[in-house]
Amino acid sequence: MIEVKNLHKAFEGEEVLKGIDFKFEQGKTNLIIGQSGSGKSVLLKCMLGLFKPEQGTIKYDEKPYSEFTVEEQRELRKKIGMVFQGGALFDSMTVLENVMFPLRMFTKQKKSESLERVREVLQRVNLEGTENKMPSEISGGMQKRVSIARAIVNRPKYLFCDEPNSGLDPKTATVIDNLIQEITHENNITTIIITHDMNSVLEIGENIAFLRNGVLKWKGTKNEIFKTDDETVTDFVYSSNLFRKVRKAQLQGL
Ligand SMILES: Nc1ncnc2c1ncn2[C@@H]1O[C@H](COP(=O)(O)OP(=O)(O)OP(=O)(O)O)[C@@H](O)[C@H]1O
Repeated sequence: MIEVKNLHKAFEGEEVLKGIDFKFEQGKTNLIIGQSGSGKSVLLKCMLGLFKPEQGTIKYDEKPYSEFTVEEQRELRKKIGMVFQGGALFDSMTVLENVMFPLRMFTKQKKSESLERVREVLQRVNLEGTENKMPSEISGGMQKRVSIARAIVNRPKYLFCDEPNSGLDPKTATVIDNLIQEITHENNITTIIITHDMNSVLEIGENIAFLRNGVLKWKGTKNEIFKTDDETVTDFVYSSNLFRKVRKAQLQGL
């Protein structure tokens, strides 16, 4: 679990996080949603240790980050898997080399052991047989799956995903969502996903933080978000035609 309490972050005197309180639960898909500029990425970067908040605490499994020694910070970094927006694969490396990368960086395990683990995770994301392909030779959805394999190869406790669906067609996006959710449950990972995609909210929104102008305006589950009357939330949720229709049908008791 990652717990943030009263988190404040400012840039040049301008506050972009204004006292966020939230528990990102273990074994669940925790979604951060909200309009552009609401502070989602800044919150994620604070949790990644890339930004230092001015006020507040971030606890990783009960332990405040401010109490971590430099060595413990390094250890924490090894426990975090990251799925970047766009995949961020190394173009000049094969699929196998991409997935192997964190093991080479963070572990001293033998090459044979690493290879076995890489094959295991590639199988988990249904990419057997692609080991020697270059990223440019596989589809966008497959690239995202390589990116997920790379993020989980070192058995992370925490998985951070920055818009893992961006650039994918709706069907492939759902496959990626479900894969992330299954992996979260199987391995009891604390998974945090930034998304703009309401389909993702509907599909895997087990624990949702809705940000607006740096404030946590609402929290709850995918079932609750479609019942709330909070106008700032409904404005966001029902900004797409599809979801406006869902809302209308709900109100009519259909
Ligand atoms: N390094 C930085 N220096 C100064 N201001 C920043 C920095 N990073 C973010 N900001 C500001 O913080 C605010 C929140 O930005 P953030 O990137 O967290 O929004 P977001 O909700 O992730 O938006 P999007 O959905 O467009 O990615 C914005 O006003 C942004 O300009």
